[in-house]
Amino acid sequence: MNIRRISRSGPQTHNVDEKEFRSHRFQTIKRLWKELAQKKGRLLFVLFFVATNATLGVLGPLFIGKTVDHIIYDGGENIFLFLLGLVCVYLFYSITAYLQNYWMISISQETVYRLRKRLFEHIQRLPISFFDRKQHGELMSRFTNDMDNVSSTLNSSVIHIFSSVLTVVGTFIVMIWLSPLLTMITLLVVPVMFFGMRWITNRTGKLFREQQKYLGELNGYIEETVSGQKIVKTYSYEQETMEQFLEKSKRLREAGYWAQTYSGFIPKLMNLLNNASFAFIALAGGILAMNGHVSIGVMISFTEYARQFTRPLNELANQFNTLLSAIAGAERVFDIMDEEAEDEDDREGDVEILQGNVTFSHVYFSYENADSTISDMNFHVQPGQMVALVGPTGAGKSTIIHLIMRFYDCDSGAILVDGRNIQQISRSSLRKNIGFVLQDVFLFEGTIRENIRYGRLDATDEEVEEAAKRANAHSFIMRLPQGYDTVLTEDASGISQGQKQLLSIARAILRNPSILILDEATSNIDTVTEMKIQEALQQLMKGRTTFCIAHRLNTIRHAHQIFVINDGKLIEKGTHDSLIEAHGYYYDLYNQLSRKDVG
Ligand SMILES: Nc1ncnc2c1ncn2[C@@H]1O[C@H](COP(=O)(O)OP(=O)(O)OP(=O)(O)O)[C@@H](O)[C@H]1O
Repeated sequence: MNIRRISRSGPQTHNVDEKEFRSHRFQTIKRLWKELAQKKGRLLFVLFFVATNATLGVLGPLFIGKTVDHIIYDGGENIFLFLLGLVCVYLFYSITAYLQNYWMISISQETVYRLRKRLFEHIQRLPISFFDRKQHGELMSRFTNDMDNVSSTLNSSVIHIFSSVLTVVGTFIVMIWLSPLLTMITLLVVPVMFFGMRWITNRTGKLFREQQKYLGELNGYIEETVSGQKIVKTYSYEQETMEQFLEKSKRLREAGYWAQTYSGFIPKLMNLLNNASFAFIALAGGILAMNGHVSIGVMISFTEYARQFTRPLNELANQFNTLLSAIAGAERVFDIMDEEAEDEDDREGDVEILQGNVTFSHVYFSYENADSTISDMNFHVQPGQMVALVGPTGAGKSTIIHLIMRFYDCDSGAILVDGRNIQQISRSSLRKNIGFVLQDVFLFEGTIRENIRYGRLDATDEEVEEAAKRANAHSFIMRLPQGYDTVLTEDASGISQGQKQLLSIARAILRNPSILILDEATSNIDTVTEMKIQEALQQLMKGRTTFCIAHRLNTIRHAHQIFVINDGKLIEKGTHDSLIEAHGYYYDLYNQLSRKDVG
């Protein structure tokens, strides 16, 4: 998108967008306010200090003027009392300024803490389809940059805004009371200020949003590149990656450039208007004082008030910018919070231990914005049976697994486990009964022990070790310098692919599920480790209903049932012998695999 074009086209050309955008912005402010207002007591405290502080700020110049008049017109007899009054006003002014900040920081930090917690909780409840659509780094950016923006703004802007509004109102009242004529002169700059500000903020609001968006995209790209570094290097795509990075980075630079350029006008404009107003007041006040229309003290108070009147407006303008960028951040945070979460698990749908009877009855399913992926699928698997899912790539094998796990719910038909529709079983208790051994093993940053224990968090150290022994992982773990306490990095670069598989088997053994999902590794693993894996898997599969996305002839041949999937349909099912006899799709597939194996 061309930033120059956006920034130069006025609001007139985007009337509908602009209206929608403003109402959205207003909703966001309301929501943020609601969040803050959850700490009503403390917020009232802050407002009290802000009001006191603003009042003292208005009283200060009045006192200065009165002191000057007292010296000039009354001979300055009680000057000590006047000075004491002035000291008290400015002392309490400083104390209240400190207290308002102190309380506000505690409210804002708590609010951001709560928002972060809610966002994280919400993300955990979002369906897998949401993550299909979102880049991970971009999501991360909402947690970090956007939240930070909200946090720093709540810390400072809320107070500034309240205090500025109160100061402007208070100063205006006192000014009118002192001299309506000088007040009019002070107000001369306000329309210029107002229209100047409007012109600028109309542009900056949109640009700040763009800036946050591009920052999110850039973060997403960096995250992707860092985690996919091996692929980038393997294909020597460093140059292309750099070019794409630069393209995204340039977009961000341009949005940042225009956002900062426009917002940078604000303090300059305000300074200019401040000085102009100061000069007007000095000139007009001096003339009025010389002609006896106002006292010298009033004139002095006014020069201070002129600054005091435009300064909060100035601050409001500055805060407005920060506020716009925080609103842009908050909007992006709220956007995620508004994403529809998976419906809350109904505790009545909790099941204890399932037998592992799995039935698909006329199941249809398609991914969002995609054609039908699974159509009219019917099968039944007895507890303890091993099913091999075979078929070409993209046939729908993984999708069947996703449906059993309730990562996605089917569009029509029913999936039954132990005779119960899985949509009536709570996701958490269903998943507790399912174990996963995928070829792409995911290990967390932590010790080997913690990684195995991820299968069942309350397992004792002995149980963890027992599971590792049964998974043939114990001996290699013991050869590591720190044994079970060896810390793995997130990509577990310190151990081999086969060893990762063994750890994942140990994890599944610990979980002790009644249904097991295996995604057989296609990558080459050395023969010894391969044998260990096969042995461990045999152990693991015993007595469990197993769905295996199978690539090895040996696994396929020994399956109780083979499901041949093609184009989302179950085209053949049976035992190896019966399917070979049928001379159908499986027969050809098997022959192809055998040739490959021999080759
Ligand atoms: N999250 C998704 N969103 C949209 N379409 C998807 C998604 N995941 C898979 N698909 C599509 O659904 C179809 C079935 O995919 P699936 O991953 O189930 O195939 P598969 O048989 O497991 O393939 P493979 O053996 O290559 O893993 C494919 O056409 C795929 O492009």
